[in-house]
Amino acid sequence: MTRPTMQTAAKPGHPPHIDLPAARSARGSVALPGSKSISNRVLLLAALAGGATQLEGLLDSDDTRVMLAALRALGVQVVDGADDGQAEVTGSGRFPVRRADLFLGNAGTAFRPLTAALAMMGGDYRLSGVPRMHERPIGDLVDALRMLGARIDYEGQPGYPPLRIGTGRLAAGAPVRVKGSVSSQFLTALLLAAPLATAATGADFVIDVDGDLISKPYVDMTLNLMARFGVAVAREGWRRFAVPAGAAYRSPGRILVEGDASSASYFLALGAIGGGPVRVTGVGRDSIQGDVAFAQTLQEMGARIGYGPDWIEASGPRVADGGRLRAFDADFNLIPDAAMTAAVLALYADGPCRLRNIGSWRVKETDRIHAMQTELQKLGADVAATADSLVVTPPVRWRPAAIGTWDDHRMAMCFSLATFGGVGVRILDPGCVSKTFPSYFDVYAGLVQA
Ligand SMILES: O=C(O)C1=C[C@@H](OP(=O)(O)O)[C@@H](O)[C@H](O)C1
Ligand SMILES: C=C(OP(=O)(O)O)C(=O)O
Repeated sequence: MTRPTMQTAAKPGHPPHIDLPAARSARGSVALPGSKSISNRVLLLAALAGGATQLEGLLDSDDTRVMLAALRALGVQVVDGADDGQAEVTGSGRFPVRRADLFLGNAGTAFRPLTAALAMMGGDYRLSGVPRMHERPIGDLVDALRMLGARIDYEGQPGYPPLRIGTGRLAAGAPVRVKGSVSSQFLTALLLAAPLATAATGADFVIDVDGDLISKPYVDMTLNLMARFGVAVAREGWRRFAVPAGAAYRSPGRILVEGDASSASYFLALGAIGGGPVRVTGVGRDSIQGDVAFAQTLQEMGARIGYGPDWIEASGPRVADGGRLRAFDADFNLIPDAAMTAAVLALYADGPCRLRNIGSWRVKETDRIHAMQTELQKLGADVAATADSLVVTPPVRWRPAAIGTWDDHRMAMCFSLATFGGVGVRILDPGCVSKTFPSYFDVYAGLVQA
């Protein structure tokens, strides 16, 4: 089992903390940065597709930078566009460079899919990340790839990065089985790399999911984007996925990356507790991101939500003036990232709130159940945790607090919402937001009034 990452020193070049004053209201509009999950998927898909793909609206953050650097190191031609978020990626179906040492930070969306793609392609590769990445499990994916005939060795602790990948003998045979109870990214990784498996074996590539699958909307996103690159996956519910022999990615020409729905959750939450309206643009009713469902969670808590094709807007009670959100007891398995936002909003509820089925929190950027419990308690909340749930009872008396962020961007972002309880909040190591949203605190400051 992994250990919680302790509070780390501030990121070099970033302040050790940021002091957020007590807030009373929030309103305004935010153009969202690109979706991390879509950006890293389309970068890889474009690199594996024949032809040039114009990508627009890409996220620029730690997670996408490590993906871009890895693709360049693998010989993929990437030309940055004149405007922010633009790139042209020219793929050839395979990576031209067959030997590389790749550093992938703490980006699950880079590490897991690249492991599958490189293991299926063969070569001589080393994949590593930050210390926490080496505590995040990858054994279920490695087991599945070994079943296919791939050669992967653990450099340190079995089941965890760093990995060494060699050239295996991929063979058609029984379906590859993968567990999906620890992370859906293992199934996503196999799916994204599937055309490489069919090219190596000449046969259909069939994946069976062994047991429960978490975070399902991310798999739907994977299938949706694969289809835009010309590969249709046949499926039997959530149990079996099949990619036909001969499947190959084709560039769709141009892809526009949606705004990040997980990042949207913080601003919609601000609208819900600070009067609002707060509008996010870049994501809307037709999004392929599961985290847009967080807007419904807000509605159930008593917020008013409006949607357009590419915007969402939230307004609600001013909790600083005594308004309250409705307490909730909900299963958050489908939206594990936005669920952290709900955990902090529980501070403003009219009773105890329960978040169920969030066991995956334990193996993300930090042990998020432990970190969330520790930091919510500092503000005066009573918090009970189990292996896969949290019960948050709002504070009777709020206490000013210095919030540890555990090198977890979402801890930093969601605790900025704790400023409506009448006390100021200090966020330690705010620079950790660079994983997905480097300018987060500037955008926050533009929406919130004291
Ligand atoms: O596939 C993806 O893009 C992601 C899947 C989720 O992870 P798990 O499947 O590990 O829950 C999510 O938490 C992560 O931020 C992004
Ligand atoms: C879990 C997350 O990231 P990763 O893609 O590294 O799994 C996250 O962004 O909340």
